[in-house]
Amino acid sequence: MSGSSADNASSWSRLSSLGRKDIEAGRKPLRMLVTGREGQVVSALVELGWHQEEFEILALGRPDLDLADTRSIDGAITARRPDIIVSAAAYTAVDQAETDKASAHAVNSIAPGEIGRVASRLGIPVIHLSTDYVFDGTKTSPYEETDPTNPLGVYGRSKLEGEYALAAATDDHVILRTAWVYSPFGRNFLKTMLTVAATRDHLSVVDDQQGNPTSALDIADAIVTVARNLLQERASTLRGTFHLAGRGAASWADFAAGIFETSRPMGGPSAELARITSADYPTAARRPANSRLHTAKLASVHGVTMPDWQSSMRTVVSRCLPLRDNNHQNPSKI
Ligand SMILES: NC(=O)C1=CN([C@@H]2O[C@H](COP(=O)(O)OP(=O)(O)OC[C@H]3O[C@@H](n4cnc5c(N)ncnc54)[C@H](OP(=O)(O)O)[C@@H]3O)[C@@H](O)[C@H]2O)C=CC1
Ligand SMILES: Cc1cn([C@H]2C[C@H](O)[C@@H](COP(=O)(O)OP(=O)(O)O[C@H]3O[C@@H](C)C(=O)[C@@H](O)[C@H]3O)O2)c(=O)[nH]c1=O
Ligand SMILES: [Mg+2]
Repeated sequence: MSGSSADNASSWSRLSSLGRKDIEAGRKPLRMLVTGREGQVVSALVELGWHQEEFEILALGRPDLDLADTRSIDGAITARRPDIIVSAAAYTAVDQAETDKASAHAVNSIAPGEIGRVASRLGIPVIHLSTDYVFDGTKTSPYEETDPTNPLGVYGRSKLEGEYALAAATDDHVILRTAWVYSPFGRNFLKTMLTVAATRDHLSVVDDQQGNPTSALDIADAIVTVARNLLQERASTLRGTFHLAGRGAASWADFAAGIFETSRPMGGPSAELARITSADYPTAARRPANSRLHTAKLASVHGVTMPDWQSSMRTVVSRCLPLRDNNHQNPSKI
């Protein structure tokens, strides 16, 4: 697909045939511009766009919109003038960010400020995705929105700076801090577990980091609800920072165990799990021991409640099976 294909108006209608019907009936769907092309959250929103008529989704990524290039951000948004922007793209390689600070900073810290400036000039609300990794993990209960931040690594720090930059540029924003995102799309822990288990009988996974596995499919539903609220009401109480995460906590080892328990009876890959400590699994970036998020504010203000992580995980595992050819090396095991 040529990069300029997203540059014409047909990109909007191609993503939502139902939206076209609305246009013909004189009811125009609301136009949601989402940053990124192949990412998990953007893909989930594009898929959702196929099944509802309220929003028409435009996924806009490189080269049409390059977050590392502030001029391209201004040009891309100004040319399309959407009703709402979802800032879903980011530099998400947590370990790589430790040695690629400049890229993480450009994409995660600078770009959200530029998106906010352009959106403010055009009067467009922004929903921005951020992360549980803004916290250091020393709290022993779930983190609330007002808790002090203290990122342990470059990725978390760069995302926190992005929150500040967006908030400084526009009041008309919602920052959704989410966590441990998985989906049938892109790269994520769930797909890694299935892929590795297709070729290995034993797997070691850390058991001393607690968080909330969150399905990008559920995030997309939540974003649509928040977008609807922002476009209906200007109230400042609807704006600000909110935590959005799957219900229930898990360690990465618990998450892996759940994935294998679901996959095995479906005839999918599974492996024997060794529960290890972070010290036994050295990584470039430190990760919080506890990054569970308290989500009551989003429920009370926006009416968003999330399913428990186990039920959403089962949906995603079943969608990932059988593994695609390029996802496994040993087809006889699945
Ligand atoms: N993944 C996770 O576990 C978590 C993610 N988050 C946050 O949620 C949001 C969505 O994450 P997720 O969907 O998982 O992300 P992914 O890693 O799946 O996708 C990242 C997206 O960012 C795009 N992107 C990266 N660099 C640029 C750039 N320079 N210009 C334009 N687009 C770029 C990628 O583009 P392309 O499509 O071209 O590859 C891709 O679409 C992010 O803000 C992330 O920080 C928060 C908590 C957990
Ligand atoms: C693949 C693998 C990972 N691990 C550990 C490493 C790490 O501590 C943990 C998770 O590893 P991952 O690299 O998949 O996940 P990680 O990159 O830490 O995921 C994070 O991504 C960013 C974008 C976020 O915003 C966070 O919310 C979080 O989802 O599991 C094992 O113990 N065994 C394994 O086989
Ligand atoms: Mg990772």
